[in-house]
Amino acid sequence: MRATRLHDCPAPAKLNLFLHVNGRRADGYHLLQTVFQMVDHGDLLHFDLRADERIVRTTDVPGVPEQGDLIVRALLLLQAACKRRHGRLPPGIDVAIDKRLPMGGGLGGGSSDAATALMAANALWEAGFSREELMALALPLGADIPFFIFGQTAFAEGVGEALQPVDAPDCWYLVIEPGVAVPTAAIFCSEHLTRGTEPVRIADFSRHTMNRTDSTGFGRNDLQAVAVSLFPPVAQAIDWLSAHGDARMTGSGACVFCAFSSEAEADAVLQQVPGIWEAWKAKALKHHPLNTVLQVSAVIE
Ligand SMILES: C[C@@](CO)(OP(=O)(O)O)[C@H](O)COP(=O)(O)OP(=O)(O)OC[C@H]1O[C@@H](n2ccc(N)nc2=O)[C@H](O)[C@@H]1O
Ligand SMILES: Nc1ncnc2c1ncn2[C@@H]1O[C@H](COP(=O)(O)OP(=O)(O)O)[C@@H](O)[C@H]1O
Repeated sequence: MRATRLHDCPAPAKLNLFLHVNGRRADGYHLLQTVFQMVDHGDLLHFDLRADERIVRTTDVPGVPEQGDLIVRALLLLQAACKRRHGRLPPGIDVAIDKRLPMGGGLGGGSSDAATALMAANALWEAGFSREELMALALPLGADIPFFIFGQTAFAEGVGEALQPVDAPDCWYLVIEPGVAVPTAAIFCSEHLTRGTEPVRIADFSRHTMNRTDSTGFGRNDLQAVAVSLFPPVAQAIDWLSAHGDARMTGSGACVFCAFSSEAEADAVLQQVPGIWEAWKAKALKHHPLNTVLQVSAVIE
């Protein structure tokens, strides 16, 4: 019997352990090097097959119209690709979202939601697309989506689509949400952005972190200086967290994080975070929790 629902599907957050801007492509997009690290905190998505062919978001997401939602756009793309491959449109899907990640936080929430939707629908529809095919399908929607489908800690180049697996310490992170949404475009178009960082090699990162119990200290986030100058709450969160370790911004911001060797150390700092900010701790995830959905067909209910 075919599965008709997949509930409680995690869409984990990512942190950019470092993020270097090495140049700019002819189309204006920036060439990056980064390490993407998933953590065990994120959104939760629920999928139910429909009797018709519509893709319907059943939860309101303030500020994100249904047709602009990356989940809906990703599912429509996969539905059309199924039609091209199998000659018929698969059934529609109702999607409900427990949104926990802030938008414009640099945690890749929308991208992770889209990746989870693609992996879940591929299983529900028994569509048979490979991991590589789903990654290629998703890239035009957002540069971070292929990473979540790749499904493991990764060294990324290009605009984030050239991915290699990499080991990073099995540590804990404290994340502060400064309460402001940073639009990625505003950071990349700044005339003050550092765009010429020398490329590093994956071996440089591995050598740096090899004997460490946390991921602290490699490289920097080239987007941070611009974000700090444009968004004072980001600067305030970094200043506060810097007293407790190597505080950094993730992605284009606004969230900032610090790595700790143990849960107890992360807890000790978490308890001191000023009440003006949302903050949480999370453990590094070596693999995406839905990885197995791409390896076996959907759970039959
Ligand atoms: C910076 C990163 C790092 O992980 O993540 P977030 O902070 O968004 O999580 C990503 O590269 C975000 O990639 P992506 O999710 O595709 O960015 P979008 O929001 O679509 O980009 C908005 C705009 O930023 C500029 N942009 C984006 C990515 C890039 N490599 N170069 C750019 O110049 C482009 O002008 C683009 O139109
Ligand atoms: N399902 C979704 N969840 C969050 N944001 C979404 C979603 N779909 C589209 N978006 C849009 O993508 C933008 C970036 O969101 P998000 O990926 O969460 O942040 P970031 O790219 O900073 O990590 C949001 O401001 C929103 O307009």
